[in-house]
Amino acid sequence: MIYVAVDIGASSGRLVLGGIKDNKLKIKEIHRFSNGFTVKDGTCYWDIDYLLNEILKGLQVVKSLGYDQCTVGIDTWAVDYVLLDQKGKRLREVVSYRDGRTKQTIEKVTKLVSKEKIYKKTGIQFLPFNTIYQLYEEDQEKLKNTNQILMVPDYLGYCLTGVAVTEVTNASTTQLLNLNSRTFDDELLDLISVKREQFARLVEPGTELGMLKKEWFSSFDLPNCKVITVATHDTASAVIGTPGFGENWAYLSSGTWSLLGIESAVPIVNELALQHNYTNEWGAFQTIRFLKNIIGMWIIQEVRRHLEQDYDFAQFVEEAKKVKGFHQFINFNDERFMNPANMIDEIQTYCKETNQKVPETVGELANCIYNNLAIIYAIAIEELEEITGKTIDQLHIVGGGAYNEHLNQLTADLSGKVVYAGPTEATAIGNLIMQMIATKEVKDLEAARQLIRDSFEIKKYTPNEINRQAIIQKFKEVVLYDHVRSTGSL
Ligand SMILES: Nc1ncnc2c1ncn2[C@@H]1O[C@H](COP(=O)(O)OP(=O)(O)O)[C@@H](O)[C@H]1O
Ligand SMILES: C[C@H](O)[C@H](O)[C@@H](O)C(=O)COP(=O)(O)O
Ligand SMILES: [Mg+2]
Repeated sequence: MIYVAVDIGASSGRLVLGGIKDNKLKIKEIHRFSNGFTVKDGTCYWDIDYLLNEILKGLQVVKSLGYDQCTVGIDTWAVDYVLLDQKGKRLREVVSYRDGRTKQTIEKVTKLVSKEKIYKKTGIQFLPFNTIYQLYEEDQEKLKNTNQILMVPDYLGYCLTGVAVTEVTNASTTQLLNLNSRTFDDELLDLISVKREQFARLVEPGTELGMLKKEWFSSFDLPNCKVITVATHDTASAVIGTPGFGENWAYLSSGTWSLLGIESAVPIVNELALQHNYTNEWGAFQTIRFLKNIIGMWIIQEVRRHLEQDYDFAQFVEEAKKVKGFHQFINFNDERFMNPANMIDEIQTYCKETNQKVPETVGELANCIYNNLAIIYAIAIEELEEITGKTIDQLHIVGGGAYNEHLNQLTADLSGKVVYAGPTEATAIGNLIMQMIATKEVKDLEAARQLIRDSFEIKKYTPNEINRQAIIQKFKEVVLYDHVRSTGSL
């Protein structure tokens, strides 16, 4: 059987062919395309029709390679959704989570239901763009006329098959699922004037969705595709594709976002987890992805966008390596870096406001970004160990960020943890693995992770002895100074 993973992240999408040969998982990227949001009349939108067209172009490549049959699974970024009318037509274009419409919404909603109560119900981190807040700000007329709210990957699956479902890993990012009842929370749905029936039935990853309706896409020469609903939140697929071993491993899914956490058998919902804004996103096989969102490679992507000269990511790393030492301490998780007009200006302004050396050259900017991401990762691991009482003994960096050997080593040095880097396409691999487990070609997650270890190069980085606590302490002092400066209080 040939399997096709469709993995669409915030900056790029790809179709990856997969199959098992000589007891190894073989993959081949057969189509890659860029992704990103555009601003129209002040709102940030995804181009969902473009993404569907790219999926069809990729599936046409599958056919052109001689495969008439395949299974396909779709995973994408989280929280964003599509509103459909009674005829299954979109009521509006798809708003990106980078849009500023929900900047103040957590404050509005938690005046109606406390943060503590929402966290106790859902265990989900408070991010301004969670679906609950987007729907709270949604055009109420459109919401009233909405027959179906579909999460982005479920919508793409619906476009291919006509079957609508709500897959649980991505549904958990809405902050509308109740951890105890394992379904939508009625009180939270009422809060945003949404009826339960406006969401399609919840399904677990590995559910067969249906056959791709080739007749709907007659201008494409497509294979016969059975669509399987995988772990449709890309991070959930990335975790499946992370070859951790033993009891105390953590993952860092490093792409546009950096998602750092552990795979837990049970939710971890307590005061400390809330204080550190850790989340309990649902994973495959009824696991919990106990993780934290960290701003990630978005920062360097945006710096790249504002440079006159075009740099590829490997060049940023080479330039960063020429600049030795730690010259700026920046909390890139500050909401000011969520979607500034110009990331370079924002970084330089932050440094001026905190009386720090202003990075000017590409190397200085890249050094500043990678250094501070590594510090933030190290602090997130400290928090994780404090909350769970575990001692993390290995950090697995997967995704495009795993290509960055300089940041991999920095992360090992600052966290004091052994870092394993790869596979860079862990998300697509996790997508493929879910399909293979659904078709029983792979026994289970443990067997899958062994297969991944046997099939892909994983690079190991051992921590160098540096004064990591002094560097982290300096970071915390600057962040505290900035907090007091900008809020006037501790
Ligand atoms: N050769 C490379 N060297 C260093 N970093 C890289 C390289 N290739 C990709 N990256 C990093 O990987 C990121 C993209 O990771 P990816 O997982 O594809 O993102 P997403 O899934 O969010 O679109 C880029 O923003 C870049 O920072
Ligand atoms: C907005 C969400 O937090 C985001 O989608 C995150 O969960 C995620 O999955 C990011 O994936 P990328 O591949 O875009 O980094
Ligand atoms: Mg990704």
